[in-house]
Amino acid sequence: MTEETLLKGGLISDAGGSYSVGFGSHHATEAVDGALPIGRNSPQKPPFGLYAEQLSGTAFTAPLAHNRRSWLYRIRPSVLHIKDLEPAPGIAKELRTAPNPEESGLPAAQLRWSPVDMPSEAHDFVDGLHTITTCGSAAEGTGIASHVFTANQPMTDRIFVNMDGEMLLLPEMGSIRVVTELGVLSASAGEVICVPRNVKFRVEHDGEIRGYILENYGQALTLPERGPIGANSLASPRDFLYPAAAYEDIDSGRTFELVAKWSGKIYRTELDHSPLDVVAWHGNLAPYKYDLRRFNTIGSISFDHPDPSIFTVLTSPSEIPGTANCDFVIFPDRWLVMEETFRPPWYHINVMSEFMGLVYGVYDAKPGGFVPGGMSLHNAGLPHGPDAEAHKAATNHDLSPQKLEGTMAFMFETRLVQQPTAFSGSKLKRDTDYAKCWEGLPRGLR
Ligand SMILES: O=C(O)Cc1cc(O)ccc1O
Ligand SMILES: [Fe+2]
Repeated sequence: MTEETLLKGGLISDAGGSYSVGFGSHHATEAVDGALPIGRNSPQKPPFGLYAEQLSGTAFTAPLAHNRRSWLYRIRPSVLHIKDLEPAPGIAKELRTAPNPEESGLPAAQLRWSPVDMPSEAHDFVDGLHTITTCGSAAEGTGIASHVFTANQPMTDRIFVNMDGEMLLLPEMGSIRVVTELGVLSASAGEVICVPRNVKFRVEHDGEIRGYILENYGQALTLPERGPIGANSLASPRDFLYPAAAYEDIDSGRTFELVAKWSGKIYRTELDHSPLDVVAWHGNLAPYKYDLRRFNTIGSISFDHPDPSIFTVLTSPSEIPGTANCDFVIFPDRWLVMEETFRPPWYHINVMSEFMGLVYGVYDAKPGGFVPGGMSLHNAGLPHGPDAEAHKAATNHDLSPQKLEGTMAFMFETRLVQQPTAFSGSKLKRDTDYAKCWEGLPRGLR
């Protein structure tokens, strides 16, 4: 009988760059020859005395098309890693989870902020988690949080696990190496890494890093339906990369700190071994990476500006058809060729709320003031659109084909109102003149 193709991994210290492809596919990988059981999930004696552990991403009975789970074969089961969790409110002081009772003190207005300053004291990825907005409720499995991460030192003996939601990491400054239980993934600006809920990981890097995070408490991110677009375009399943199994067999002489976020609170425990001990795994629930420049952007080849939903990379559906818990949308390089058209985004008042960031380049609707690392929030019902400068350029442009190049803005769009945190209300530098960007718009009917 022919067996599946096994991706060969190894020790974490040597790992990186070995991936298998296919969004939501059933991947199979082992770091030691023969570690992955064949033909069954839970043999009486798994190879090498490893423990079989199922990691579920959906209810057991979720429809097959949505069902996600993987089988992990590890040195110790997670009951020996996630234990004696003590409250640790001093860790990750700017991290918040929905529902967050804080008052931001901010006006009901279009909001725009400068990038988060790199704190000068030594801090790692966990210390440097800054929450900008939250919505919904992690405990109820709805909504999201938007965060910014900064770090100037890698996590070494610290491991983080988020039991409240999956985390989509968008590096903006520097390169990150995300060492997870299921393997190692690397990314820099223009790429994203998704770490599923309940997967332990640490973030390594050289020098300073900064980036954005979508934390999703709802249904796991998936590819959007394409409707009349057909079988192709947008993000292609084959461009999603899943890591080879990689493990650490560290058992003495070192103390590891496991930091867990569970139901909005931070806990910690100490371990005398590394919990990143998965030697083999198979299944369709695992961390993955995607290069946003692989996105096949489509647009209008006739007239008018289409809805930005055609730029959806991944979506977390809600129970309301077509109304996402969160869409992850990008604005990458693209041609604008529409005839007799105001080409930038139109002015609009939306029922959904829009958190935006800029990984690099210039965003066409806001050529001034919206800088890489910065953020804007156009909450539900708050009108917005191109600033006066963009309006003037777009209404006078000769409408020859125009290429937007070297740009990568993104949006976390959710059906829920996003609540800014106290941090974004008082500690983050806000552009208090933001609304002035529209003041120069000339009035009509003259
Ligand atoms: O507000 C924004 O800049 C994001 C956006 C872009 C677009 O092309 C259409 C609608 C929209 O909300
Ligand atoms: Fe918008």
